[in-house]
Amino acid sequence: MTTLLELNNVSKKYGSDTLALSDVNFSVKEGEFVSVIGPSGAGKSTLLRCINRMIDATSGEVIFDGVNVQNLNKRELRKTRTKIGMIFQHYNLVNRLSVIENVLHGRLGFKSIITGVLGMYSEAEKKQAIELLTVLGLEDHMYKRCDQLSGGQKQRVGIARALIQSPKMMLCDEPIASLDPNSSKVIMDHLRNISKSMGITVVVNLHQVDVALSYSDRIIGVSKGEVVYNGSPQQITSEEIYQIYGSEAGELIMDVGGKNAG
Ligand SMILES: Nc1ncnc2c1ncn2[C@@H]1O[C@H](COP(=O)(O)OP(=O)(O)OP(=O)(O)O)[C@@H](O)[C@H]1O
Repeated sequence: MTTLLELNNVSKKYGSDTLALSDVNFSVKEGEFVSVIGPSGAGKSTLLRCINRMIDATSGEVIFDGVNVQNLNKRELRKTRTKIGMIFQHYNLVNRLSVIENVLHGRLGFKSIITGVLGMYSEAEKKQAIELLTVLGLEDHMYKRCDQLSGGQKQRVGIARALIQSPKMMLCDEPIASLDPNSSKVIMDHLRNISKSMGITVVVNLHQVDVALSYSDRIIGVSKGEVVYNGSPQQITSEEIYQIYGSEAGELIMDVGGKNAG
């Protein structure tokens, strides 16, 4: 499989003394499902945001689809970002607009400012929005305002909005942190389907180590801005979970069940 994303010695400093990321190195292959896990403040959000330059890394290289994103000018960055779908913990939808309008917003990166502002979408784009909403089980909610939806439904709108970009990669920042276990499962199953059936690379930040272990091809463990684990979910040991989570690890190791027992 081809490498889609590569981080080389990426560091991020906020101000003069917060080193949020320190010399991060890893790569992700096309179609891979990778979870980034770690305690609060470890640097997971910063890491994800440095990939599409919502935050600029202080040093290092981010190579996505053969391009060093650090070197892109505004126009080139806009083009590269159309290949990267983004999912947020708080969905980032426009609540007063309908579900389908929110999904169509995913096409804005492809349009001129004028056509975008006027909300001019082609019939093909509208058809694709309807198809995606149907795949995500939202066919009965397309014309509702987003503020009438549950959290799990809102997150599915967020996924449809990202998919309509036809992205090569999805970056998901804590996509289930605000959801109950049933809605979380629905979202994680959709993300797995996106990677396995659609061949789209998924990189997801997760708090829930048990969820990360059961859905991912690979786990990247981050602690205090450093990658301390990069490997398969099957091989991670209690000691490694302890190394990632420090004093918060006890409960998590119990959660992973007898996986590492004996
Ligand atoms: N805009 C900012 N300005 C200054 N410091 C920041 C900023 N954003 C994050 N930090 C700091 O950088 C470190 C990493 O934060 P980050 O949000 O990336 O961690 P995280 O692992 O995503 O945590 P959480 O799971 O709580 O969101 C923390 O020490 C945080 O306080």
